[in-house]
Amino acid sequence: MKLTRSQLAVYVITPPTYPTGQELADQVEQSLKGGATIIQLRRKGSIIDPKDSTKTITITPELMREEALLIQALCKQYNVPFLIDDNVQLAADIKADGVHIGQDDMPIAEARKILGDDVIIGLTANKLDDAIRAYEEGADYVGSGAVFATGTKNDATPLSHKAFETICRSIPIPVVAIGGITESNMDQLDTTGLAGFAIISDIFNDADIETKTSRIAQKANRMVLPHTALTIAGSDSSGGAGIQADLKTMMAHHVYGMSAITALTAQNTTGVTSIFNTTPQFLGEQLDAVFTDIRPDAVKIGMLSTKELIQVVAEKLRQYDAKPVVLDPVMVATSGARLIDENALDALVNDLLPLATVITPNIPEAEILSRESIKTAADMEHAAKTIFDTYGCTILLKGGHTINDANDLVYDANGIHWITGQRIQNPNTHGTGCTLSSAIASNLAKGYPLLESIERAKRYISLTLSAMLDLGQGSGPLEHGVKIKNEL
Ligand SMILES: Cc1ncc(COP(=O)(O)OP(=O)(O)O)c(N)n1
Ligand SMILES: Cc1ncsc1CCOP(=O)(O)O
Ligand SMILES: [Mg+2]
Repeated sequence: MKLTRSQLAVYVITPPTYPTGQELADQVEQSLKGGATIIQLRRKGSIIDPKDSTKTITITPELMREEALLIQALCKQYNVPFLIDDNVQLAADIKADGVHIGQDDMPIAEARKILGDDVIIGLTANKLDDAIRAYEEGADYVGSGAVFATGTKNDATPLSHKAFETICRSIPIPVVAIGGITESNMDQLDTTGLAGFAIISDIFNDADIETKTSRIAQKANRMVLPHTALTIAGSDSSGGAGIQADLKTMMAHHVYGMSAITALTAQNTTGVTSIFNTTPQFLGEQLDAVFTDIRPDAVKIGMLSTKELIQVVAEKLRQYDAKPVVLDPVMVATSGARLIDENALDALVNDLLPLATVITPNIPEAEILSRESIKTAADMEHAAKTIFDTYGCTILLKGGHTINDANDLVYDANGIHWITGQRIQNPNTHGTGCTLSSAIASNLAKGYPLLESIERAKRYISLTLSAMLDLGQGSGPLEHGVKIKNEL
């Protein structure tokens, strides 16, 4: 299971004071009913015997395993990830969704070797250097604290509000706050950029765990950062493509959209009459303004018609380590007209493609990138493989009318996946490519895996086409607002 940012919002960790697996499971289930979004089983050698607080019960490996299996089953029932603190081997043995490890526990690389790529690994990091290393070494999230005084972990390092915020703002993986968090102090962490609240005592000391969790969940879900996406593209004065389509699409996905405009176009549903490129410097300034304030969870790139504009985008994406990146390599218009010159193509291929998570060429664009002619579905598969082998990014090769109707091809490290679509008889398709790529970016921003992001984006396109909006005298725009009315 791969982690999505929103799954960290209400991070419930088991308390050290209950006698049997059954009672623990009851308590955990109440927190799940209240809205816990992730559960961690944390055991420290012994627990206080609730019947006699001067005594302790030793946590044997058998007892730990028994409890883990019980809570794992519950988490499955509620479709919530189940993590184990410290004990990587137990997590591997029972196939838990993940582990949380501390700086003095097992190194991430060793844990990854035991657990594999699909298992969530969280790491405690209270120093910026440690947090950056956690990200570089492949942690899926970081836990930082104690952000407030806590009696639950005596050796917890106190972490100032400023230091916590700096960690949140400096790494692209989510950061969870821990330590002394209560329903009444959690507001103080608002705007730090945190992804979630990890809580033990404020939840489990309450007589009504379910209601307590639900009040905390309400606050947490409001406070954790909304998902954000950035489009780097050209403006379409008619509103159906480019920046305008991208922002509408992001909004329809409940993703906060931002833009860096590469060009102004005078166009409508019948064609483009004029293009006015922004300067590379101004494009760079827009990107600085965005990245130094609201970090996008995903980036979509559209029209970039000069080598200099492409280079500045590549430089800024590298500078800010922006990812994931959906690149719509706008090179050939629907009419067949080539939109970028040889110099720009070189820059696109050499500077930008290596930074892309996924590219979304149409068939003429894939022909240029692969230097192969594409006439059949088999040609599509071959060209996609060539592009993947050459540039290393996932390819979504859009089928087009002549070859495969509404079926698109994804080629990634696992090879070929055909994504079948339903052909919708609607001649109004202006902005479909822009809309598809920004829908993929929106889904990625929300944390969906790439293939699922593509599938969801295709379903969104089908809905926008099915709405049969009919505006303008040419190929009209899509009904971007449908997603608001129809859940995918
Ligand atoms: C979400 C989360 N963050 C931090 C911790 C602390 O882990 P660690 O530093 O390994 O300390 P122990 O929990 O093992 O005492 C955590 N468990 N969860
Ligand atoms: C495990 C851990 N790591 C840092 S503080 C802490 C304890 C959190 O418990 P509480 O929510 O009761 O303060
Ligand atoms: Mg630990």
